[in-house]
Amino acid sequence: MTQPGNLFEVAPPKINLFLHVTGRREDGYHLLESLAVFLTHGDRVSAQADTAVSLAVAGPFAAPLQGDGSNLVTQAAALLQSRYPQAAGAGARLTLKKVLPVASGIGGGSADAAATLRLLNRLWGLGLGREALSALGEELGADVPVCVRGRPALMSGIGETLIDVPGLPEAGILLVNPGVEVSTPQVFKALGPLKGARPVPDFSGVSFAGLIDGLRQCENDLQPAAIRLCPEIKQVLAVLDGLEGARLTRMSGSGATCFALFSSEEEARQAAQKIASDHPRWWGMAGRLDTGA
Ligand SMILES: C[C@@](CO)(OP(=O)(O)O)[C@H](O)COP(=O)(O)OP(=O)(O)OC[C@H]1O[C@@H](n2ccc(N)nc2=O)[C@H](O)[C@@H]1O
Ligand SMILES: Nc1ncnc2c1ncn2[C@@H]1O[C@H](COP(=O)(O)OP(=O)(O)O)[C@@H](O)[C@H]1O
Repeated sequence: MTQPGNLFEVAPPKINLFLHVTGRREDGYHLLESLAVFLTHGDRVSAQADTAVSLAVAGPFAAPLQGDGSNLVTQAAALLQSRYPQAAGAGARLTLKKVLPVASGIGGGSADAAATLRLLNRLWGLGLGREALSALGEELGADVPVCVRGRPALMSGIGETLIDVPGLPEAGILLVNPGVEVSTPQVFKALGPLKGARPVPDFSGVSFAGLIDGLRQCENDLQPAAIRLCPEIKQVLAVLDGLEGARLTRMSGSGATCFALFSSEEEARQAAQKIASDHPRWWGMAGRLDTGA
């Protein structure tokens, strides 16, 4: 039986397989259309009941977050306590194992916030469903709702409107980041004229070949602006394009992490080994697409 001290949630990276910027709201937020998917592994948030909320950050990317009182994990805990003061426990001793690079277009912070909402919902026995947690997540960031659900979804609005995309095929994914943080607001600021809404294929139930063909009809509108701010992205994309078995390469979110899609996890892992030996300063992670099945 799981003891309360052992409670944890995985916070997998979010990958935007395409991202179209379709408009701009009056408050400056941009309207998007994006297919978001997840890997099966990533950061990890664990919790033990305690008399106050505390957070310890460990792992290879803990350093950029040390001493930062505004960690999205503690923000998520504070939000739950403020909304459910009677039901929420007095506190929790939280641990974040940070393996995903920070400010890198794969929503690591959003994934951590989402994992914390799911985790404390269990630890404190709040009994909230995914929709309620997702609505709370909106208050923490545009990407948090999709991370709360953690399964393939077509995102629209600024990320709050989510439609499940069931039946995606098995696929291997390699993520590569050149080790440069890219600020999401800066990328949106650097966008040129908006391309607007475009027809998007139906990805439900497609084969792997169908997924690749469909994605080729789409793009990441943030990629040119991110490359202007971080030219290393272009080099990463060129290297990914040259990998054996890479069927589609693109930047995720606002960058700088780029991905390559493979027909199997094994091919993605072999490609990751090549990147690790050719570009030891780059960060890489290989895995398989979580189809949500
Ligand atoms: C671009 C995306 C695509 O999935 O991913 P990342 O690159 O962050 O992974 C997301 O929309 C990022 O979501 P998130 O990182 O939660 O953004 P927020 O914290 O809510 O917003 C940070 C800032 O980015 C800009 N922003 C964000 C989202 C959006 N739809 N339009 C925007 O213009 C705004 O300037 C906002 O103040
Ligand atoms: N747990 C966290 N993990 C990552 N970033 C965090 C976290 N908490 C707060 N942040 C802040 O959120 C910002 C966005 O981080 P992140 O979610 O990693 O970006 P992106 O969505 O571009 O991958 C960072 O600048 C960082 O300072």
